[in-house]
Amino acid sequence: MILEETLEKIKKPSQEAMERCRQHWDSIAKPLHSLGKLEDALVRIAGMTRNERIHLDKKALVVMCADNGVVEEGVTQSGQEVTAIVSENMLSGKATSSIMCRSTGADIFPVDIGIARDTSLRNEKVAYGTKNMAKGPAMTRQEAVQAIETGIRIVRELKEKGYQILATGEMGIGNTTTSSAMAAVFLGIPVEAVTGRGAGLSTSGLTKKISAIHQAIQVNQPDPADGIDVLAKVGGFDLAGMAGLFLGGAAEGIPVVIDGIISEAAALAAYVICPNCVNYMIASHLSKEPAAQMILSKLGLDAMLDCEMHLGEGTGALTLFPILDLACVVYNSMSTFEEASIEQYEHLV
Ligand SMILES: O=C(O)c1ccc[n+]([C@@H]2O[C@H](COP(=O)([O-])O)[C@@H](O)[C@H]2O)c1
Ligand SMILES: Cc1cc2nc[nH]c2cc1C
Repeated sequence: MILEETLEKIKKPSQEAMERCRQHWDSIAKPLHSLGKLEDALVRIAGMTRNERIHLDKKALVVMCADNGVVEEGVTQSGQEVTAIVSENMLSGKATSSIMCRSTGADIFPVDIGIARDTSLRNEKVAYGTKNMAKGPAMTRQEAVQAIETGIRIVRELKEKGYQILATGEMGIGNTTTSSAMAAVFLGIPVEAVTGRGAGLSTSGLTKKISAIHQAIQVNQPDPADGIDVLAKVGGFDLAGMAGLFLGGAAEGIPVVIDGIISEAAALAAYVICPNCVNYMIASHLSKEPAAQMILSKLGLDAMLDCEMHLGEGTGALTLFPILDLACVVYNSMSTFEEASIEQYEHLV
């Protein structure tokens, strides 16, 4: 129900607000388009919020945390218990994402959407981890919808609390295996080409990872035209929850920042469910995982940064926040050609 009404609510961004934003950029006393992608990002945000007045003071990072049954195939370097440990560290302020949140002024919202043990995070647990997708579907279709709707509900809540931009993050040992599987299915690209080493996998581990993904696709036969089917069969609760964040953001007119490969795979699922939601996504950085650029190309988005990051937790998305803040401060406080003294700029106008 929540999902259907959300999809109906997703509109195209406002062209008028984008034009007004572009006009303001062009009136500022600096060379035209000289802040490049920073200007373009604000123009897109004006379209998303339907308002050329842009303030990004209230920022949030939502981190979807969940475990993956496929870990029993030996596809990861670390054990499943790391998911809960790092997720708890987000609450206590010790995780990379929470440290970066403190510095960028974003509030962190870690969500237990399916960790394999009880935690002290916000409890939105769909189940204690997914099933092993190499043997059958990771979850039921109903569970996938529940996880998507969790993401949508969280966006609605944050919008009500006045948040102006959301970063997406995740924590889940094994989730680069699910993300690569989804990328292979949606993009129709060979598994070998979209699969990387995740959180530092050995070469023998990589071979097992590729074969587990082949097996998962073979056993489950996910339908690439059905985003929910792919999420349910070869995805994860974290991926489905993040897909919900993208769909919810598009419905609520709030920009949602894509992080690394897992966030991208979720964005791709959201795009297959509702292509228009891509207009409300901002691609922060280019993850080092091999499928990263392939997914962004499919979405028609351009990563703003390339720092060879591949940490997850929303850290790439958080890295973009100070840059967007710089764009905003120029946009909101710099004088226009008209306001500046004619003598100073007369050779330009
Ligand atoms: O964001 C990325 O591009 C990214 C790339 C590789 C690994 N990660 C993080 O590492 C974990 C998944 O790695 P793995 O090897 O367990 O599949 C998960 O918690 C992610 O947050 C994240
Ligand atoms: C320590 C650690 C921290 C992480 N953060 C996101 N994925 C991770 C994986 C590991 C192993």
